[in-house]
Parts: sequence; structure tokens; C-alpha cells
Amino acid sequence: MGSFRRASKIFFRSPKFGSPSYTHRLSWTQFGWNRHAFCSHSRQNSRDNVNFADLSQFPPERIRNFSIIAHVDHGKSTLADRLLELTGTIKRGHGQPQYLDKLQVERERGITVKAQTATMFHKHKFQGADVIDAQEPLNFLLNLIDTPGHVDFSYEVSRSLAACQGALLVVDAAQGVQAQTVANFYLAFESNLTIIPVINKIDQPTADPDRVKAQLKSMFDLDPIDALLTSAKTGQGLEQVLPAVIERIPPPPGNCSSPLRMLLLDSYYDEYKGVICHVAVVDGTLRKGDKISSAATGQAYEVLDVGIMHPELTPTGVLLTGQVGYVVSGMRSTKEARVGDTLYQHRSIVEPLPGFKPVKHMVFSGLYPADGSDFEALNHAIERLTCNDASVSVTKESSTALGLGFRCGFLGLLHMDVFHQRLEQEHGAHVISTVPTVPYIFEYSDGSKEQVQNPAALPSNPKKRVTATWEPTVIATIIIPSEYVGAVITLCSERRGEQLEYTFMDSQRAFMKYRLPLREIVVDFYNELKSITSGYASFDYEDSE
Ligand SMILES: Nc1nc2c(ncn2[C@@H]2O[C@H](COP(=O)(O)OP(=O)(O)OP(=O)(O)O)[C@@H](O)[C@H]2O)c(=O)[nH]1
Repeated sequence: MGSFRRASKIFFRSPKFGSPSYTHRLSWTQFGWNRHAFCSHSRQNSRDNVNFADLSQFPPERIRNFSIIAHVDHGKSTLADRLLELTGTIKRGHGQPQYLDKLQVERERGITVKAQTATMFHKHKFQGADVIDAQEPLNFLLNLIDTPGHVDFSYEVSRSLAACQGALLVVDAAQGVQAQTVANFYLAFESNLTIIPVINKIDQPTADPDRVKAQLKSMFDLDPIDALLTSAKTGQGLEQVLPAVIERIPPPPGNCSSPLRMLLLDSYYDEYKGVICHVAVVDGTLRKGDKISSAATGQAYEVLDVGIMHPELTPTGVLLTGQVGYVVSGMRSTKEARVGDTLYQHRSIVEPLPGFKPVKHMVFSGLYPADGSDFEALNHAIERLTCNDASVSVTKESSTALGLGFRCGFLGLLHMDVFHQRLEQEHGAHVISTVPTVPYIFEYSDGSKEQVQNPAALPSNPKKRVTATWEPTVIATIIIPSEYVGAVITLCSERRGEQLEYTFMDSQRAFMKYRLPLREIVVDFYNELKSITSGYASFDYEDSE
């Protein structure tokens, strides 16, 4: 669980926010290419041009793995659609906007919940002083990872970023930098990714790309000249995106001749194929028929199928260094597929890759069958759903009023809501959920400590006196038009917030950081914030660890 603070005492930690230095940014001249002299051949990029079965034509230097990150609704999924169309991966006007948003809940709510990967092929010709003019356009393999924008799903974002070397940071040309732009920027920055700023929605009448460029400079020290201006709606400026990806983002590192090592990025259960794992091959080669082992469990499996997502599962029989794809290996449950695990050639000796940070459950709620006799059905539905959403924790509990049920831990309130909706829509379960709670730590007179997720579980032992209580806190980022500053400061202090930072991004927008008790924000903080700022506030929080 996250960082706790003594419920009665406030610890001040000075904020760390300022202009970071960007030592990781790739220089154009490093590749010997001229920044402005590139051309691309999107029309030549049809599915027919590429023989998917032969991935050997894509050594790491012909691969780019990138992600699209943004604040909610700034246009990530629409931009992803356009790139898939531009490369002929999906047909133009395929009649299904936000192609990569596959879940019913994603389509209904217009949000991305699960990160999705798609492999595209694109021909590109380098031009410039150092490049021989007669050079033929080269074929590149591009892995695009569409990520969720909402704070609750930032766990998915960090997982996706682990497989990437670069990210398109999409910012709405009218709304400018928002709270999750800041959070996602730092996730990408801390992962050492090359960041390409994309100012999207320039077709809107209120678009002000110059203001956004100035914000990108002042907030993140991103050079305005590097920003691409696009409209994913009208197609304006989109032709610059893939050339920038190819020219600015470095190829994946890794050693083709080393023994196989791959990172398990995600997994889901398919009724026909069993567990399908999304993997990034870091070193070596993976072939159908290979025997692989898991560093986490020591279990060995045979590779039954292997391929790429183009955008549907497309068998290739092999995945080479730097490539991202899927593996079917006879795993019976996604519990065997530990996200962040290293898979390697059976019997070889390799150093496991650094995994992901374990998930942190921020809110807990009880789930009970609406009809008490449906416990087994609910149990089955929860088991099936957690197969595809390993970020939920589940333990059995019982209540005198509601009978047998479950206590589930979620990453946040939207995550909890989405889980309920998916239980009903995808598994036909009818549930009653209890008011969300946050975990507390209690310290007793004998020096022992205990974490309690459910108030009903608080022990009432008269021999043990509670001497201290800790509650979880978060660091909240709030971006608002300047005229709402007073009201927001009042709200945050009423909610026991501690101001860590308060600056102006430009003449119209203020940026604030607060440490807030999680309990104060789980119930209605965001609604209240929206209402006092006429809907203009953007808000994000992270564990205050
Ligand atoms: N005018 C205009 N609208 C756009 C543009 N790009 C996307 N939109 C619209 O903006 C809305 C949000 O777009 P999405 O692509 O779903 O945004 P997202 O960032 O993927 O959102 P999440 O998945 O919720 O994080 C949709 O209604 C799009 O049609 C654009 O360039 N111009």
C-alpha cells in the first residue's frame, strides 16, 4: 500500500518540481539525418507490401516501439486510428472509431481502460546531406501502444512504457497541458523515453498552439520547434508523425545473439487459445516450438503459437530481438502469467529483467451477490474477470446483513466502477457494492501494527490499546484557470490538504500540488472540484511515497 501519514500529524516534504534536464534526448545528428528533410511513403504502406511471416527483415534498427500518452480525451485513440489507417493496418472508414478501445465499457464511456498494442509497417526514406540520394525507402516495423489516460489506470501506462523507447505526448491545442499530461510526461521521462510533443485538435476554433508550445517549454523544457501540429479529426499534419517517430525515437536496445529474454507485458484469457501473453523480446529469438521458462514461477512451457498484433493476432512463427508480439504457451490461468516476469529459453541461464512496481490498491469495497444464493456465480464471474485484470485484489469476506461476498482492492474509484460495470456486462453478475474505504494502519500499545481495510475488521481486544493511526496520503496535481485559485485553496484546506507547490503555467492557468489524505478524495472531491471551477479543473493524484 502507499505512503501513510499519521492521521493526526502532518509531515511536510518539499516538492520536487521544476525544469528537469533532458540528457536522454536523441540528437538528430547522432543518426546523421537532417531534422527537416524527411519524406515518407504512406501510400506505399499497404498490408500487401509486407510478408508478415518474415520478420527477419526487421532487425532492431528497423523497429520503433512507441506509446501515445495524454490527458483524457486529448485524442490518443483517434490519433492511433489515423496512424493505423495511414499504414494500411486497418481500412479507412472501418466504421469503428477508437479501434483499439475494444471493451464495451471503453466504447460506452469513451475511455481507454486497457493498453493495446498494434504492429504497423511503414516505408520511410531518409533525406539529408549525409544520406545517399538514391537510397530506397526502407521498411520499418512500428509497435504502437495505446494507453489509458485516466489516473486510475496509470499502472497500465507504466507497463506499456516499459516496452517503448519513445512516446508521443498528445496535448489538446485548446485545453493545453492538463494534470494527466504532467503525470504521464513524468512517467515517460523517468523511463528515459524520447518524448515527441504532438499538439492535437488544431482544427478547433479555440485552438492556440503557440500557448501550448509555451506551456510545454515552461513545464517540461520541451523545445517548441520539436512539437508536431495535428488534427486527428481532419488529418492535418498527420503525415509528419511517423517520420518523426522513425527519425527521433531510438531503436530498441538488445542483443540478437544473446540467449532469449522477454518481458511479459500483459496477458488475457481467450476461450479458444487459453492464456495469451503480450511480450517484448529484449534479447535473442523466440520460435514456435521453443521451450520457455518463467523466472517468477520456474514453470516451463512449450510455445504453441507466436506472432504480432496486426492489429488482430497474426501468427509469424518467430519474434526477434526488439519485437513486440504475443505468445500462446498452454498456460492455464493468467495467474501463471505474472506481468513484469522474464520469460527465457528453458535451461539457459539469464539475468531476469527488472519487473514492474507491484500494484497499489488505493480503495477497497465489498462486493456481494444481489441475490444471496448467487455467491458461486459471482465467485466464478470475479475469477474470470480478474484473469484479465490482475490489478484487482480479491479476498472472501462475510457480512451479517449481506451474507458471503468479497473484499476487492482497486487502483481508484473509476477502476472500481469499471470493474463493476464489466462484471455486469461481460459476466451477467448482479452485485451490491459497499461504500469504498481506504486502508488504515493501527499501532497498538504492545508495539504491534496492523493494516485494516474494512472498518468491520477492526479488532476490539481490550488488552490492546490503539496508540497511533496512520492513513494513506496522495500527492494531487491540480491545474485550473487563475480565477478559481481561491476556491480551490479553500477546498483543499477543508479536506486537510497541505500545499506543496503553487505556480502559474502562464497568465491564465495555475498549477498546484497538494498532499491530501486519500480518504478525503475518494468520495466526492473530484465532483466538488469540478463544481467550484465550473468544470475547468483538471486533477490527478499519485501515491505520495
Ligand atoms: N475537433 C477535434 N476533435 C478530436 C480530434 N481528435 C480527437 N477528437 C475528438 O476528441 C474526443 C476524444 O478523443 P479520443 O481519441 O477518444 O481521446 P483519448 O485521449 O483516447 O481519450 P481516453 O481514451 O479517454 O484517454 C473524441 O470525441 C474525438 O472524436 C481532433 O483533432 N479535432
